[in-house]
Amino acid sequence: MTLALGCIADDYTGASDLANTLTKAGLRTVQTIGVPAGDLALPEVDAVVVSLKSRSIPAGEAVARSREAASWLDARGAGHLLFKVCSTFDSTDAGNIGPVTDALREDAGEAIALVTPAFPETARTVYLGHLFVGAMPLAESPLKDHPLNPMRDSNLVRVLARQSRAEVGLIDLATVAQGAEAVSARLDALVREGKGAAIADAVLDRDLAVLGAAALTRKVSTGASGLGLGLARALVASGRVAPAAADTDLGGPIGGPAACLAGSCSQATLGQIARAEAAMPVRRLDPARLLAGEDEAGAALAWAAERIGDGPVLIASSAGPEDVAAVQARYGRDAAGHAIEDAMARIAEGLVARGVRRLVVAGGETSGAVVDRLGLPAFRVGPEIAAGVPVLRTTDRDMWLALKSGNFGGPDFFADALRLMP
Ligand SMILES: Nc1ncnc2c1ncn2[C@@H]1O[C@H](COP(=O)(O)OP(=O)(O)O)[C@@H](O)[C@H]1O
Ligand SMILES: O=C(O)[C@@H](O)C(=O)COP(=O)(O)O
Repeated sequence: MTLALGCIADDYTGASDLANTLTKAGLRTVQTIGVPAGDLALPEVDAVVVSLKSRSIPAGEAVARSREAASWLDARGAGHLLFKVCSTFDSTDAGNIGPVTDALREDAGEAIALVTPAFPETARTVYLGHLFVGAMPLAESPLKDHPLNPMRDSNLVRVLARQSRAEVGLIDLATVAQGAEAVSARLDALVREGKGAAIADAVLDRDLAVLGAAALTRKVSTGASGLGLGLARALVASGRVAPAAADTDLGGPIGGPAACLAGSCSQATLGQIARAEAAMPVRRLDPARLLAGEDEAGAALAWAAERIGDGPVLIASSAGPEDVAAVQARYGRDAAGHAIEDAMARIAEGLVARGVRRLVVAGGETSGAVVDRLGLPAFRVGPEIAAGVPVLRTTDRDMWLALKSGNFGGPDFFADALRLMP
């Protein structure tokens, strides 16, 4: 098997977002969890998305895991490597977007990598290097209060430069408007200026097609699903991939109990939880009790066990910025995050032990903790619930999952998801 596109995603929700985008664009795509075994038998596919949980770990570890994934993809002949990062550029000054991009680019022998988190379908646009979330600059959007990586600078040239060894340049919208050759020429000029990465502007899907075509002339790029879309379109346009219809036969209904877990504290998820209260029983975890060593997970599981026979339930740790800040001030940001993720993973494991085979998880790190605990190796990509969120079917057992990026989905996301998971 020779892959047209190899992808390394820095979290699991981001990976399913990308797998969804590539599938919709006509690429036969599989999402693996972690770096697969060397001898993993794959169906005939155009793209593999290797999901890592590397967004919020020390930069050295993120680089090592990404390199391991890159070697696996290279060994399968991947024509181009896309490092999938968040469309809101979630990272800190310590990394990991810069260090991983530097490492993958250097390993591939490339002088420069094109970088863009633009994803217009979900209202992420980049203009003169500044990232907008809807109508708001990144640093004024709810992402300024993210529990793990608060984004307080909208200028991505600056953000990336602070975490990269490479100098960072800009490919502005005026250049993108002139087409792929102009973008390639700009990349060459930036290399001559000593730059090793270039933030690229993009406002519309047509800009992504231009960036995808330019990125494809080099071996490595970094971006969100928007760049994935651009690369997929360029692969199809160049004849390297014959577009395939999405695989609609993922297996029959599974039925049985269903549950939702939310660990995201994004504004979108907080609204979706409030809406779900009208549709299903909702249990809110008390992070302070959990962090004080009380068995909140066990109590939530006992609560769920009494109800899952009657319909779906939702268990959430999610809280607004002030409550999150109070918990973090007392227990530390990473310790609080990990303890809550671990509780969510234990709850998921308990729910599955009680027969749940339809599981919706909100939050990238939360999804990573849950999927790792359940030991799921890979997913096939099903229909789209909302922009950036597909239904997933596990490859090794009968189970439906939806892994939702905190920020994605409409107001009734949980009910919308369960409708597509029969
Ligand atoms: N009430 C809370 N207080 C503090 N941290 C929390 C709370 N609820 C969840 N968290 C943590 O916040 C982080 C949310 O990240 P994530 O799951 O990736 O969501 P998103 O997709 O919105 O980024 C996780 O580490 C989670 O454990
Ligand atoms: O690109 C995106 O916005 C998503 O695919 C993504 O990476 C989501 O991350 P979380 O919000 O942490 O789930």
